[in-house]
Amino acid sequence: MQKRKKTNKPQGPAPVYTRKVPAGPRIIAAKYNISCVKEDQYPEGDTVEVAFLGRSNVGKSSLINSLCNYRGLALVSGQPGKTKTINFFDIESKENISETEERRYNWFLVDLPGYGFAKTNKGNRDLWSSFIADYILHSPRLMLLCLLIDGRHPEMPIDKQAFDWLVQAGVPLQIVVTKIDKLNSKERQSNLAKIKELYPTETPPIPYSSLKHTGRELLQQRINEILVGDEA
Ligand SMILES: Nc1nc2c(ncn2[C@@H]2O[C@H](COP(=O)(O)OP(=O)(O)OP(=O)(O)O)[C@@H](O)[C@H]2O)c(=O)[nH]1
Ligand SMILES: [Mg+2]
Repeated sequence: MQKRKKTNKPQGPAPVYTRKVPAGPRIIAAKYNISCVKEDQYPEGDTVEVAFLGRSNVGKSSLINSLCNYRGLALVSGQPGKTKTINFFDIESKENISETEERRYNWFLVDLPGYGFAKTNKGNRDLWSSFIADYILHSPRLMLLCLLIDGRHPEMPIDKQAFDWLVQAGVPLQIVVTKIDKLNSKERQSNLAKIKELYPTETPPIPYSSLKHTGRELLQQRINEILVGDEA
């Protein structure tokens, strides 16, 4: 009798692999568009904008690179004051509705210069340069401003001053707590509680580590609320 050939074919039903993929649009493309210091330089059109603001060195550019999964998109530096202009990035997010249908969203991600860095303020005591205030107050397409707070320093007076100014201006805010990989769990808990108390917003603060990409899904979902809401 002829022997059956041994095969390596797996027996039984094919395994089902599951990966936790959050529902909703995902960023699929990111590209630098333009750097501006005045209104007539802003890109034209009605594309919605999500901006990132925070103290110099708080980790804005790193967070943008982490969120877009694109190292080198925004320039990162150990020296504070690296970002000096309002930088617009073209972002494309895509959502698969079904096997054949997809939806795409184009939006601008806006990296703002950091505040609280003496060299950029050249001795003037303003919170930030007037062109940053002009942008925040006058861009009709700014749908969400993410205010970044360093997780290690929740009680910096300048951050509180910035927060109060933004609340007064009626800007829709999301607090993002950066560099949380530098905190142990006890510090994380206590600093997050302080931040919640000091910076009350409609949605809770999002703890983030650009090093480990912690918080990326949550922040993406928050931005998706703007994109999908805008489309509806
Ligand atoms: N451990 C750790 N370091 C970080 C994280 N995010 C940023 N950094 C570091 O913090 C420094 C400043 O980061 P940037 O992203 O350039 O900060 P920025 O807010 O854009 O700074 P300016 O443009 O100068 O205002 C760099 O040395 C980064 O490597 C993080 O999540 N974890
Ligand atoms: Mg920067």
